[in-house]
Amino acid sequence: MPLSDHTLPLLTEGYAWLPERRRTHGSTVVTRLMGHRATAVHGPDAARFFYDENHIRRHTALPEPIKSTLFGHGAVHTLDAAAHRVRKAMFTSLMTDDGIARLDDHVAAAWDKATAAWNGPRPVTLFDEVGRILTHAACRWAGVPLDDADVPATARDLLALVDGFASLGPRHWRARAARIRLENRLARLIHDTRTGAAPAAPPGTPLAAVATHRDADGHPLDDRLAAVELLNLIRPTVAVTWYVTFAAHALHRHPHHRAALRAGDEARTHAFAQETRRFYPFAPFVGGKAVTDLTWEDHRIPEGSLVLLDIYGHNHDPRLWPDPHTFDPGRFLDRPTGEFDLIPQGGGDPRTGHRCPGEAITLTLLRTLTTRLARLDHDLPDQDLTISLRRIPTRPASGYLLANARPAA
Ligand code: HEM
Repeated sequence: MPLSDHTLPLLTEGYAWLPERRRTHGSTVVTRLMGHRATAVHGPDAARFFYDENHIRRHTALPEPIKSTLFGHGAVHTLDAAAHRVRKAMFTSLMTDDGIARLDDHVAAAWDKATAAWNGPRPVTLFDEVGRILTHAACRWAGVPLDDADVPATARDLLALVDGFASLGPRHWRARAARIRLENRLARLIHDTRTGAAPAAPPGTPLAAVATHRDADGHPLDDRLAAVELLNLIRPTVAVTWYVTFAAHALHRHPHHRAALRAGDEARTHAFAQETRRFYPFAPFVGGKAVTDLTWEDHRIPEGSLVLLDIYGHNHDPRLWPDPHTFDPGRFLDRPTGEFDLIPQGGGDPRTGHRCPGEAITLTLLRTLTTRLARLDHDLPDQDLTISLRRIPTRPASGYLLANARPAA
């Protein structure tokens, strides 16, 4: 029987789409997306299978709407083999302890300055505020000049890239327009720093890295591609906004965790950040194409067809995470996490495979801002804190409104 296309159900059912299919089809789901045969695989062994480059490649796997919004055309996400490893090394070279500490200092300073103005009765929307804080800090870290007056519009554009990649309507068109604006601006900056029309990029910054990088063929990235990769450092740093908003939601629902975070208990703060990344939905799955004819759990995967690795389902699998729908940071207190264990940002080795190179940044910023959130008493105005699983990416509907913020007693 021919497979029916499931693009529309995916877009309307969101995070629930794959778990729902797994309930009826079993662990491996064979379907069609955007007119192509797709096999969705699940579990740690499936993750190992998926991240083996002899099985799955990324070239041509990403659909155009995702490249024109979230990642950009020609991005590291779309490369394989030597071309991927050489480009990826540029990203991992920036993830030093010093570099991350510099970003973290910018974030902490921007948070402390912003929160001083949240002490009135007029509600502020945490999601929007954190978006601006991270935009300001990420641009400073990246070596990208940004006037204070330009922060709100730039933050809106950076958040729009993430918000619109998986929708068909206005959110998607906002994301496309935002990408054009951001790429134009950064390509101009890179051109000017290269030609001397603007001050040279400060050494050690992402701007310097993309401007001087040479690909596997020995050529530098052209201005546009350098802008794409610079955005692939700034945009996901700003995307940590989603996790910080989820952390606020978790602290509100489970206030007994507040005391340990306030006290600066490092182990519990780390566990809280890990559980936030496991429990709350962000990337539903990652995808690639079969390099050759493959077999997985008795399912034939034809060469060139799509293979999806279930992320949301993996992070809520009761075999890996007992009582998976309970928010319980304690599960991370005495549990070492392996390469294919907790995979909200992909699995495997980030240096050789496609796993996210930004996990250390994500965890550092999340720990810093979760501690600061716990140290901020505030009132919660009437609002809708529902997190819809139908929306990708999702968040508390009101964006988490707070008022009368004050240092915790
Ligand atoms: C909200 C936090 C973040 C989430 C949820 C997230 C999630 C992901 C996911 C799911 C992937 C794809 C993995 C795969 O294809 O197998 C990825 C890749 C990537 N991420 Fe992140 N990420 C986050 C933060 C960051 C940060 C802070 C940076 C850098 C500053 C970053 C840079 C990248 C890059 C460059 C890739 C492409 C890697 C490759 O294809 O080799 N991400 N991320």
